[in-house]
Amino acid sequence: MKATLILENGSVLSGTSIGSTETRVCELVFNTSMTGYQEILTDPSYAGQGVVMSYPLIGNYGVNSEDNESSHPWVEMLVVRHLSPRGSNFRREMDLGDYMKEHDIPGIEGVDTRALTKMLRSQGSMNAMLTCAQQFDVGQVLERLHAYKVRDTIQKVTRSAPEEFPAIGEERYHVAMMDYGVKQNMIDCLRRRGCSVTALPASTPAETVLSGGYDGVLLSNGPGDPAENTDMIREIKKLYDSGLPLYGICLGHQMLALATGARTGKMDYGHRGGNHPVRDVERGRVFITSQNHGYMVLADTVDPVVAQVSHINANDGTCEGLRYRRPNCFSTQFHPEANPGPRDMEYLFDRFVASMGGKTNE
Ligand SMILES: NC(=O)CC[C@H](N)C(=O)O
Repeated sequence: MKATLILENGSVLSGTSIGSTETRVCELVFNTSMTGYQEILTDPSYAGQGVVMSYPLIGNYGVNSEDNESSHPWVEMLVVRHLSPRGSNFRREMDLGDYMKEHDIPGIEGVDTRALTKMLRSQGSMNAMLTCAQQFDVGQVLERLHAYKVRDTIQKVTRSAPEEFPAIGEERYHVAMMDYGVKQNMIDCLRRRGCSVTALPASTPAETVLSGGYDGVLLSNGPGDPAENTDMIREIKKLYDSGLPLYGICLGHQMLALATGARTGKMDYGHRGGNHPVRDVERGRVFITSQNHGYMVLADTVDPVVAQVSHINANDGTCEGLRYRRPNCFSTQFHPEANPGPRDMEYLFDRFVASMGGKTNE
């Protein structure tokens, strides 16, 4: 069946429908990872967004029941150049097209996704509609696209009740994971380091967290504009003031910065992929990181009395991490838990675990 992708700048791209045939509107972003489409689809940070995979061959190793980063996919739509009709891998349990149908994710194939990526890179992320309708009024569609904004997504993706995850091996620490849209491997990276983890609904008051006897708090990744979550930012400030070991990742990094007086801004097209170079200012080394974000902390709004920029993106110089002056408190914009992407930054979980033991390991 024919599918059409209409962009906010008036571009109309045709291709073949894959997955569900439902019409959908979302913010369209691009990801440059060559693999990891299942982890991308199930990353809750993509709620409200559609993903263009710039790499042209997607679906070639199928889908399995082990690689989900959350209970189900959140990506609104998937745009690919070529969808493998049959995945080939010893772990394959299903094909990507069937998986998308089962979870009601519409998609389009046959689009030149490298050209589309260049367009989004030069003109910025924009809203888009995917439809299988034969006829539509472009003027009306554009009106709908201009009005669309990713909103209230944390409430959509967070858990409704706390959930316990036991440590793998002997338990050393108990971590409160603020679930703003947490990826499973973030929880598992802690479990593998002897931490039991309690994932808490995003609206959990700081008082409840602080009376829970936790050794530390991890502020998770998540979807949407960080600055909209004023209630959560207020609670994060209380966690910050408590002195409990604190680590913020991606949305958690942004909201912690907002809680301590800095500001965030929207990037033109964001960072999404598995090869983003980041300079660790303290070590003087560059690491290759996994990323998925469209907002950033504005480095010049960070009060040097409160925190210092610890990591900088080597491509565009944006803020990728903060080391707070308050002991045992730091944050990163990139994803040390990878999935998908390189695992070079996993040592940051070691740093967090060491901070719960009252020491920094560097
Ligand atoms: N992965 C994330 O946590 C993303 C954070 C935020 N929604 C952004 O796009 O910048």
